[in-house]
Amino acid sequence: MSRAAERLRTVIHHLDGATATIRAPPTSAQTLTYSPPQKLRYSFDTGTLTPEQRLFYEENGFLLIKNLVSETDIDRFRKEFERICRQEVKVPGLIVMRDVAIAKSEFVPDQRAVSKLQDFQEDPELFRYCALPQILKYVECFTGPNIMAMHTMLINKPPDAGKKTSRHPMHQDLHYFPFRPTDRIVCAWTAMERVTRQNGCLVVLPGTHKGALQEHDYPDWEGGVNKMYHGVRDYDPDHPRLHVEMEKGDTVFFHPLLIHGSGMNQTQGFRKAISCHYASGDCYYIDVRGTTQENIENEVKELAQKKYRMNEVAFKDTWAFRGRLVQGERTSL
Ligand SMILES: CCCCCCCCCCCCCCCCC(=O)SCCNC(=O)CCNC(=O)[C@H](O)C(C)(C)COP(=O)(O)OP(=O)(O)OC[C@H]1O[C@@H](n2cnc3c(N)ncnc32)[C@H](O)[C@@H]1OP(=O)(O)O
Ligand SMILES: Nc1ncnc2c1ncn2[C@@H]1O[C@H](COP(=O)(O)OP(=O)(O)OP(=O)(O)O)[C@@H](O)[C@H]1O
Ligand SMILES: O=C(O)CCC(=O)C(=O)O
Ligand SMILES: [Fe+2]
Ligand SMILES: [Mg+2]
Repeated sequence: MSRAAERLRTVIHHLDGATATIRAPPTSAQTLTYSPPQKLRYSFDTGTLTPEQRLFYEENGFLLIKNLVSETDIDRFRKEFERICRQEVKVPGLIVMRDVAIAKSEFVPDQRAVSKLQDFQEDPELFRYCALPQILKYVECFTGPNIMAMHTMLINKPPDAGKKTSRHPMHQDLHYFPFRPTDRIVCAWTAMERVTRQNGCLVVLPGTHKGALQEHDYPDWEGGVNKMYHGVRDYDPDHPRLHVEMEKGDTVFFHPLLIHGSGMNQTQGFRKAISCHYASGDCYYIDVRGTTQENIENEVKELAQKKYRMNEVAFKDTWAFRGRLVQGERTSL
């Protein structure tokens, strides 16, 4: 056990459950290593996370759990994805995105190449992912017991078509969310196969979850950018970057302010991952007018108008009708 974790274990006896306040261990006058009272603000002690894991998330804003989803389940998700691609099933509300390089190309290599499915909450087979007990057990550490699945995705990152459009710019997922509090939101992202730097694994800037929500916009990329792929305008290019390489079934949980993205897929395979954004059912909606989120609000409302013919729909309602309860009570969202 690391020294920091040992210290945490010592002080965890002083943990005030309701506010998750950790008091520093009693210090004698001689000791020079006095540290002020600490708060673990990002997670709850449900008995699932070890002190090391709680500290890791606190410091870094993400937590990788190896081998959390079985091969059998992942193979079933893959089969369902392929059935959807072949249009053997029609899923209400599903958003199918093709890579912009393919969508705008005159020489369409594969008409059907799907790079992302979103909003699969009405597909019982894919939605099983969001309710897997071993996932929810971890999600609860961040959201608390009332859990809403707010956003679902299956990402099929295509081999780059040569314009680097398979990249996902560095961003904070909170940019898309008109609900709070921030710390009661978490993303689960499961690798459906080995993901590496080569095929465009997640890239994270550890610790950035402690900062504020940044202004996001389309990056100035020569080869084009996919619809709604906003990026953080000026993040510190010297901030340490981490490529999160994962095996099939490994799952990373991350905070919605963590700056992350993914690189080009330089292989010939389609790199697959499945993910869900969860929030506490006790979260509340906010009005993003006059904030940096106004640009995405406008794009989403425009899409809702086209897709659902919902005129003058409120941004928060586009979230309220897609969110699904997966544990506990829907008290607010
Ligand atoms: C109730 C409404 C709900 C809406 C919710 C929207 C999602 C909210 C995001 C939440 C994310 C939370 C977590 C963070 C995640 C970060 C992200 O992933 S951001 C989201 C990724 N982006 C999207 O999902 C975009 C949403 N999708 C679309 O808007 C459409 O699928 C579409 C990309 C516009 C394609 O629509 P479709 O009708 O299928 O396309 P076409 O008819 O073929 O083309 C129409 C038009 O659009 C151009 N186009 C096609 N694909 C793309 C693309 N990938 N990027 C840019 N442009 C594209 C195409 O060329 C056509 O253009 P033209 O000029 O009219 O010819
Ligand atoms: N219509 C589709 N649109 C997007 N992706 C698809 C579609 N159909 C299949 N896929 C996925 O895209 C990838 C490439 O499709 P393809 O059918 O060549 O793969 P495969 O034969 O299953 O895999 P491999 O060629 O690696 O053995 C596969 O991983 C598959 O899951
Ligand atoms: O799978 C990826 O490439 C990252 C996707 C992502 O960060 C997102 O969609 O919010
Ligand atoms: Fe993201
Ligand atoms: Mg093949």
